[in-house]
Amino acid sequence: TGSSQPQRMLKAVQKNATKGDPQSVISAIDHYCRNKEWAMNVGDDKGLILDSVLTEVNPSAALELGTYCGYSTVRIARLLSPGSKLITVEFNPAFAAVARQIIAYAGLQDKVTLVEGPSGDLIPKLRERFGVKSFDFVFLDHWKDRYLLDTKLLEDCGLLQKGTVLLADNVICPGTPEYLKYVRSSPRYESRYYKSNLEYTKLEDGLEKSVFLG
Ligand SMILES: O=C(NCc1cccc(CNc2ccc3[nH]ncc3c2)c1)c1cc(-c2ccc(F)cc2)cc(O)c1O
Ligand SMILES: [Mg+2]
Repeated sequence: TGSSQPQRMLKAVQKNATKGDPQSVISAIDHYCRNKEWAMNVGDDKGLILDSVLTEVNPSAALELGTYCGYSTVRIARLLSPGSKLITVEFNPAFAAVARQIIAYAGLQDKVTLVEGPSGDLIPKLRERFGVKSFDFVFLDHWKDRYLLDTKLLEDCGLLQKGTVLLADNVICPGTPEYLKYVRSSPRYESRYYKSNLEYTKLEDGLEKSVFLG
């Protein structure tokens, strides 16, 4: 049996990036996925929007749903202030195994806690397990039919506070219609769409930024 695509992505990082240099890890993955094998990383176009929203929020407690190979995990963790933490949730053990190595290669393992399992089971346990009071920032990039369920779960668990920013990937492609309808119609959110491209393509996709109003 040959290698998996995530394993080939890890090899590309180990070959082309500099250990401890997050930007070189990001560039190595983008170069590989644009020129060799497409992969479902948030990518460099949407990544610039992620960077700017993150810099604006400057979260002390961030949550990512859907680690995949850790590309957006590295993008987020590299911009966190000292002492700030990112919890990232991944259901697929093979993805999690590669992500741990990519996050460590970037030298960001002290800022990141990768938790394996389904978001629906883990979200209610985040407070007791990691002492999280609430999140300032949530990046949604897991199964698209879980975005709405998990947003409501985060609300019900009291893990969102006034001003928490939710940033959702793929609201156009593959699309998250129920989630969009909810955050755009609910009086509890102030929502805005950032038009961009599906990673490594010319197709439209975008990020939805929704501020929880409490
Ligand atoms: O589907 C997507 N990503 C989610 C995903 C997908 C597969 C496996 C996992 C396993 N990870 C996982 C699962 C459940 C979980 N629960 N809690 C944590 C957690 C973690 C996650 C996606 C697709 C496309 C895309 C594909 C094809 C195309 F033509 C256009 C666009 C582009 C993207 O940027 C995408 O993000
Ligand atoms: Mg995505």
